[in-house]
Amino acid sequence: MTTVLKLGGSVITEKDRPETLDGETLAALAAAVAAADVDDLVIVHGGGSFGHHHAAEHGVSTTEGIHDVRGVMDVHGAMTTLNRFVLSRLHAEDVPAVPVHPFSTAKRDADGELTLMTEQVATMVDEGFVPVLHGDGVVHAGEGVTVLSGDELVTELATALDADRVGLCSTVPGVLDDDDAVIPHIDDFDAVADVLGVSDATDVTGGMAAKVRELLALGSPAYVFGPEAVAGFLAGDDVGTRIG
Ligand SMILES: Nc1ncnc2c1ncn2[C@@H]1O[C@H](COP(=O)(O)OP(=O)(O)OP(=O)(O)O)[C@@H](O)[C@H]1O
Ligand SMILES: C=C(C)CCOP(=O)(O)O
Repeated sequence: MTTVLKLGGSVITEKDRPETLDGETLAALAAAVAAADVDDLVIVHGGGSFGHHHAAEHGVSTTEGIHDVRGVMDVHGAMTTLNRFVLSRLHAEDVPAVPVHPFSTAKRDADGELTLMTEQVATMVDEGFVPVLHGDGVVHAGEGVTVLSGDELVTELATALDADRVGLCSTVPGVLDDDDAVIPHIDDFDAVADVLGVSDATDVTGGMAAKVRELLALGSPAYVFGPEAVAGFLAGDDVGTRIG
């Protein structure tokens, strides 16, 4: 049984303060992962105040690229720094986490179509490791480098690894309706499009609307939930909002 879990950047960082970790929440999430009885786990984390801040500063998005290597390294460097923090908190809980940097293992063609190497991720899992990928820059034909979101990585990995469970842990307890109540199930984008917004913080990859769109395209159910529900998700419970 393969599980893909994304730790939202807005959960593990202070999203409105550049390059600031939310160490307490990250440590709690690492403890929940360590305590879970999950065979095959792949973790992806988002950018939060590490990636999005630099991406916005350099004017790079998922479709608008840059060739300036300093900008590329600002975005990629901030994300590898955040990845180090995530790995070290997981190691502190004895989770056998290993890094995978998508900048070196992915590309987009001129139509924006993503190709991501996943065979090494599958082998890491087979050998008992927990690969930890992250939102990153990605080389993009005709654009230089664009942004690759953790949400897009989640859907690519879930498909390639034939994942049984997919979860996105964000700051919210699920996708919320107009009255801020959790919507238990979404299977149609248009039915909820009016309540889906962008992120409250600096975010170049589209906030909740982009997440729901990505997850609906997956073809198998996925969950959006808050940090308090990670243990329940890993235990196989129906948590937050089920999408698809
Ligand atoms: N209908 C909605 N329900 C829930 N959250 C919503 C809704 N509309 C907009 N949002 C916003 O979407 C945010 C989640 O998206 P965001 O991209 O910030 O999350 P993340 O994946 O945790 O972070 P990152 O993109 O840095 O990895 C919420 O914090 C909230 O501000
Ligand atoms: C901004 C960068 C580099 C990563 C974006 O990943 P996300 O936070 O999962 O959308």
